[in-house]
Amino acid sequence: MIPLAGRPILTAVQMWVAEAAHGDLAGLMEQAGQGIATAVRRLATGAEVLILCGPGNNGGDGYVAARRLAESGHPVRVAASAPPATDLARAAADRWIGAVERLADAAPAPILVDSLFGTGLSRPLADDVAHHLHRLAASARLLIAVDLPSGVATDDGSVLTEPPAADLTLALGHAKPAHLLQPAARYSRNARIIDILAPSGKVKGEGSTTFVLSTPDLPEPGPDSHKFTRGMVAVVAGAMPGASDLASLAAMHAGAGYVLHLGDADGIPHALVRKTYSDAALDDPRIGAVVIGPGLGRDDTARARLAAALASRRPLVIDGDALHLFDPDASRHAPAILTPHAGEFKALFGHTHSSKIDRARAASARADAIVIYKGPDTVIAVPDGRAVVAGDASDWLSTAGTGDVLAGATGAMLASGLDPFAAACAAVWLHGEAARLCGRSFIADDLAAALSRVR
Ligand SMILES: NC(=O)C1=CN([C@@H]2O[C@H](COP(=O)(O)OP(=O)(O)OC[C@H]3O[C@@H](n4cnc5c(N)ncnc54)[C@H](O)[C@@H]3O)[C@@H](O)[C@H]2O)[C@H](O)CC1
Ligand SMILES: [K+]
Repeated sequence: MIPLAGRPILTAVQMWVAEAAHGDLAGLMEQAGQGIATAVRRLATGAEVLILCGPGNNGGDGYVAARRLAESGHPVRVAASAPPATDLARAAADRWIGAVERLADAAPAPILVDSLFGTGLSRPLADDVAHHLHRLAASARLLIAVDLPSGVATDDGSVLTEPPAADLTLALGHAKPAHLLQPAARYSRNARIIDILAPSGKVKGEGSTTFVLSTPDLPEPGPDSHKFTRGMVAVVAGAMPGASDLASLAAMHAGAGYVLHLGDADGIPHALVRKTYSDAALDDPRIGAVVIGPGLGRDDTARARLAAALASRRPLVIDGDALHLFDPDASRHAPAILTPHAGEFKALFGHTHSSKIDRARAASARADAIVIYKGPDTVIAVPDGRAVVAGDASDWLSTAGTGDVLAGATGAMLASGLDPFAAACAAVWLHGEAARLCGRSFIADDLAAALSRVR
């Protein structure tokens, strides 16, 4: 079982292409079933397993897993929602020599394996199937979903029928968008990959341009470092100074060598260099990133400061209020990272019915900027089509100021010398890890300070 971090994310069609390229579909199903059986046996510690099999190849995986468990002497029963309907599933079901119970008649077992539907789900579950899935899950000690929890849509993270939340999700071959995108992702807790494609040596990343966020390589100071080699960040303040203060604090705690706060000249902490705002201050060639937007306001002063930041030709992090004043179709002279949450994203780019990954990608191409589309499932997209998805964010990040902290951390990473895409990914990772360190009911100030501990 492999953690998702750093792994490619494939859609249902991309998985289908990868399977076809592999060629030996029955072999893949056998490997999938064997992998499921191994994981289930390890977790079941001898307890009885009930495997729910659907009509497609997800069900086929379940029949193989049942056979493998039985062969190893593990107590296992099978219940089916419908007879097998594909050649592969039929062949797998034929080799299961035990009884097949009707889903409606099945008695609970402590370990429940959901092998009803995977990437082929095309409509909501029938009411009785959903009812019995929930009934059996309610009595189980452990629910393991095969590939995906039955009821979620593979590609866009939508939920067709609410499944019971799995304790472990065994993603076959590769991660799918539904393992990371909300609302689907909340039902596939603890997703792990069973690597059925790579061992053949025939198929590897399948050409995917979408990956799960992984631990970044962060630049470390050396004996020759000084404050400007660590990166200089200018934070432009505005109508609400608290937000830009948070961004400045975050930039410092994320590792910037010098943070210049352009707002009022007085305030703490002492390590923060505060100067009264002037357009000319942005022309300092040592500035590696300008952060603009947190607390900027949306008045004429704010508009003028954004225009000056854009004219400065410094790399930009554009957040908060600045996103409301920003024209995504205007040309720019320097790289920019936009950090919209859902509301800001919609105001800037409108809404289409494609997945959050595809919407972030399209927005990035349109604005010719890196887009960090924030949320419980943050997507980072670059104009060249690559995207990275960060799943599993702490729900406690839903508090005021956490976005300002991300903007500051992004400024620090951008000024540190990382390329802009790596900087955006590093900032999202730092922010997520800081939230994990903070635990529960933290405030944005704690989050900014925790960035130091993550580093
Ligand atoms: N990725 C791989 O390399 C491998 C994946 N495997 C497994 O195969 C499934 C995908 O199989 P598929 O047959 O395409 O789809 P499903 O089993 O998810 O189900 C499709 C099946 O069900 C019908 N259907 C769709 N929605 C509903 C519904 N709401 N109610 C009733 N019936 C429905 C549809 O018409 C089909 O007949 C993948 O997830 C993996 O688990 C391979 O086993 C190994 C290689
Ligand atoms: K399933």
